[in-house]
Amino acid sequence: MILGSTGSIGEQALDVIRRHPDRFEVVALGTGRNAERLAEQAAEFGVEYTGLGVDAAVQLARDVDADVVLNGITGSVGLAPTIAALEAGRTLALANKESLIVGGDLVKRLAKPGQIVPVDSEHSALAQALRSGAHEEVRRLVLTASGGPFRGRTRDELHGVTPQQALAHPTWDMGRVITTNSATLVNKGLEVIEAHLLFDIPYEQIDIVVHPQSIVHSMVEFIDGSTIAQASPPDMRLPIALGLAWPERLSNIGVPIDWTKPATWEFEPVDNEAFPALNLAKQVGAAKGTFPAVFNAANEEAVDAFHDGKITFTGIVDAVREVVDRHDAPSELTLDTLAEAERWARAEAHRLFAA
Ligand SMILES: NC(=O)C1=CN([C@@H]2O[C@H](COP(=O)(O)OP(=O)(O)OC[C@H]3O[C@@H](n4cnc5c(N)ncnc54)[C@H](OP(=O)(O)O)[C@@H]3O)[C@@H](O)[C@H]2O)C=CC1
Ligand SMILES: CC(=O)[C@@H](O)[C@H](O)COP(=O)(O)O
Ligand SMILES: [Mn+2]
Repeated sequence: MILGSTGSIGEQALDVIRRHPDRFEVVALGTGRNAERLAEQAAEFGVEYTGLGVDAAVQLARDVDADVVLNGITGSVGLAPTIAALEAGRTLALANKESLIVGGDLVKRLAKPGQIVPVDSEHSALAQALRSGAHEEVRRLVLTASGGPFRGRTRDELHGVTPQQALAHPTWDMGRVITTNSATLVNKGLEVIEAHLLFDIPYEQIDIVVHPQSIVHSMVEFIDGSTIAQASPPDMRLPIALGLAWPERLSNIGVPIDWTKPATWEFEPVDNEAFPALNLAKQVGAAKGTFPAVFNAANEEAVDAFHDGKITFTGIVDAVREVVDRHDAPSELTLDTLAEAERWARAEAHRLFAA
């Protein structure tokens, strides 16, 4: 089952399935509003169950018998389908990182060991590298970041950048929200929280390194000083195929690295002054509870406001920080307190944009 089938992840997942018609059967497709493309996909793959909107996604995840649900919806709206898939006992191939980050311990408590298979490229890389050793042998996780289209710029140089420039990702072709998040490094901040939740590694043992080529997708350092890296040219079909077939590897998915050509792979530290999102994300991740949900909700609203010309590029993370700073966390994390915190964060962000 593919949720978010008309998006970047969804279309690439269908391409993986096109290459392995005997391995997969698509039993359901869900998407937001694009009914025309959904109908074309359903016709091509002979899919009986389809639906538009998040309520339909929840119903599909809960009621249609599927071995694997790929959640490729964008944004925290993906939380309810994630919960539905986990409650129904299905394997969840998770591209929608927001649902894990926002749901935090609520989602973790629902998931049985191995029930969530990461699709995000860094976390797929980590899952692959972690096959090399036991949990207690891991010293740290090192996530790679492309650095986005504004790598190397100072904070002052980031003020006037345009939405069009922010959407020109150097290495990946993705949806609008995640591409903007890559430009601010909010994406990498979300991914640190995602790694912590998926692999139970403390924040102090998760590092980020900028790697502009996006060929090394992440690394695990072990206690004996060995580092295992996963490398492949940037193509989401590889982690998507692993997400669908885990732990099996499928043939005819990615093009391997061409070792006959000279190549340079660079690694450099993050400029935390120009890109303050990463440290802010680590703070909200460590604060737990409703803080990651507030961070994400404020960011979703700020990304829209930036694209609507209401705030500047650097205004995105400034707004997120202000909303996070004003958040008065409830004493308990429940679906109700979570929903209320998200509503509050979105309203608070809009108050800031209007000021
Ligand atoms: N693209 C990539 O390479 C990567 C993406 N991810 C993550 O995967 C997720 C999807 O990203 P991406 O594919 O780029 O995003 P896109 O914007 O390309 O696609 C989003 C999909 O979600 C659907 N959708 C949006 N709102 C709803 C809703 N309310 N109910 C049901 N479906 C909805 C859209 O439907 P419609 O088209 O009808 O609006 C579309 O099919 C995100 O969480 C992202 O962070 C992670 C790693 C890499
Ligand atoms: C492909 C993928 O997994 C994205 O999340 C990617 O990592 C974005 O690139 P950045 O490293 O620029 O955030
Ligand atoms: Mn990623």
